Amino acid sequence: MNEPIMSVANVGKQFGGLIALKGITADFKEGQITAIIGPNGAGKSTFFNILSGALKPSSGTLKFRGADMAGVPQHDYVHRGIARSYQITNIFPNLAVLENVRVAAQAFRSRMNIWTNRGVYEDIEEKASATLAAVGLSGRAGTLAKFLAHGQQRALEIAIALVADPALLLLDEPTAGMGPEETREMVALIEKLAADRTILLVEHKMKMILGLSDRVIVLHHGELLADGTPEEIRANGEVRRVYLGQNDGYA
Ligand SMILES: Nc1ncnc2c1ncn2[C@@H]1O[C@H](COP(=O)(O)OP(=O)(O)OP(=O)(O)O)[C@@H](O)[C@H]1O
Repeated sequence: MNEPIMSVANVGKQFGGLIALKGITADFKEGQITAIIGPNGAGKSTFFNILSGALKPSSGTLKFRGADMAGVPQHDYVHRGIARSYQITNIFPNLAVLENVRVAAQAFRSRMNIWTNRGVYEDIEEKASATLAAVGLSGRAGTLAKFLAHGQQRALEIAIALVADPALLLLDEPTAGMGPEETREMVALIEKLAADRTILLVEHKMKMILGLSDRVIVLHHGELLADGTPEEIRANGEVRRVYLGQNDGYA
């Protein structure tokens, strides 16, 4: 359980003259919830995009289950077991909730196998229903996605990522724009999903992160400022200094 599922070594990213990430080295342990946090502009999104294959690093290496990902195109990440959710809504608003998941399941399956038959379609239906149940949306299966509450839309996006049965699920600010109640529900969902897979998330809400995560990585000015358990991060004076004055409930 404690082998790294993903590891980065000396990862850097430059955008023209701007250094967004500098020499990040970290291992992500199988079965853990790891949060990436840091103040605005710290490099969180850049790091997340590198981990999910959306960006290639300018330097350093990214390995998934020991395999170097340098030459792997992003669309192959999902077939290797890495799926991500998006901060920007990725759902079809005028399709029913179940249809959204079914389309995603079908797209995933048809890329895996061009030969489709009735049995496969039944599998897809079952997969879509089971995935919806996993995120607690079975009761809204027939509702058009646009009529879901914000928190339920975010859960639907996670369902879309889950149809690939990823071993590693990357969540981009899963509680963005949520109030306390929706945040609590999303935290409960993440904890439930973490029973079967490794989760890595980017977040802003420090207090929530310290309660949810097994491990926290703090970025600051593109560098790794701290990497440890929530207790270690809470006790870290440098992290406190960086967050001082930010009214996000760090306590
Ligand atoms: N595509 C890009 N082109 C040029 N500069 C970029 C690009 N993406 C990010 N940057 C810069 O890289 C730095 C890190 O940005 P990044 O978005 O990774 O930080 P962040 O920690 O996610 O910030 P936020 O919390 O505000 O989303 C910033 O200075 C940003 O302006």
